[in-house]
Amino acid sequence: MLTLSNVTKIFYPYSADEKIALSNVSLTLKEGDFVTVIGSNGAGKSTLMNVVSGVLAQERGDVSIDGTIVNGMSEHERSRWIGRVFQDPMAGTAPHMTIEENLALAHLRGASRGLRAGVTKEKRTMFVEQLRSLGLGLDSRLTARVGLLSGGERQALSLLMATFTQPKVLLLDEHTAALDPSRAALVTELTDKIVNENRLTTLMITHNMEQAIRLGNRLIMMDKGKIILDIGGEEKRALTVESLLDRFAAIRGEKLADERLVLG
Ligand SMILES: Nc1ncnc2c1ncn2[C@@H]1O[C@H](COP(=O)(O)OP(=O)(O)OP(=O)(O)O)[C@@H](O)[C@H]1O
Repeated sequence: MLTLSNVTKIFYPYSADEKIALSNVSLTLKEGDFVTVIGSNGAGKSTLMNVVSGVLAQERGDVSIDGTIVNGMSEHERSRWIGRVFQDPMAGTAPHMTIEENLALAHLRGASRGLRAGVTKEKRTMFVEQLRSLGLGLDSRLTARVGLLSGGERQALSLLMATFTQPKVLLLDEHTAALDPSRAALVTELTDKIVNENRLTTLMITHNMEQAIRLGNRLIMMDKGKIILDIGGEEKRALTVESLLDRFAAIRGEKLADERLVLG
């Protein structure tokens, strides 16, 4: 479970450049909630993830994971509970290390101190099994350097590395945006499968409105540092891109010239 209570994040406070990136945001994700996050450029989506993961410290409010307030914890300390996949396929993996070495490192997350990232026979068997579930043939390339993989393969591997220790919270930051359409579709399907099979509590930022509507059990829309829409259940299943745009326009009190305003 993830809870944000009255979280405010201000860049350059008390200066002429002051920017309120998150304004008194409250949000609770129940265990297994899969929440897609949309909103125009600068709405505060990445800041929300950075505050949850500990990359940024908020000025006010609390972030808690499974009831523990994590405000004072570093990004590193939180990483045992949080899995994250970034837009850049280069960001989540170590290119000069092999697939199995990357997996061994990821496997350490959440483990007790003192354990080593070596690849034992037992671990290798587990890695092969996990890689096979991706259906990309990576299970027969354990000793290949990750830098040689395609962007889609690296994102699939990043996703596996972020999730196979069963994080309490999974953060997906436009993780399919840099891929070509067919690879993006593949990683999207893998995401859906992994998140649902493991009932992972997930926040996923996307600029693709159809993806935001189709995936997950809940959708939030952000604008100017606030959550302006929070739709779940039956209401979400009935959503269309048009109805979502209409609701955005109604809240903002303006007619949208085209959906790029929301899509960025
Ligand atoms: N490190 C920073 N320093 C100063 N201002 C920042 C910083 N990071 C974000 N901001 C500002 O905070 C606001 C929210 O930015 P954020 O990146 O969270 O938006 P976003 O919704 O993720 O946008 P996008 O869809 O363009 O990625 C923006 O006005 C942005 O310029």
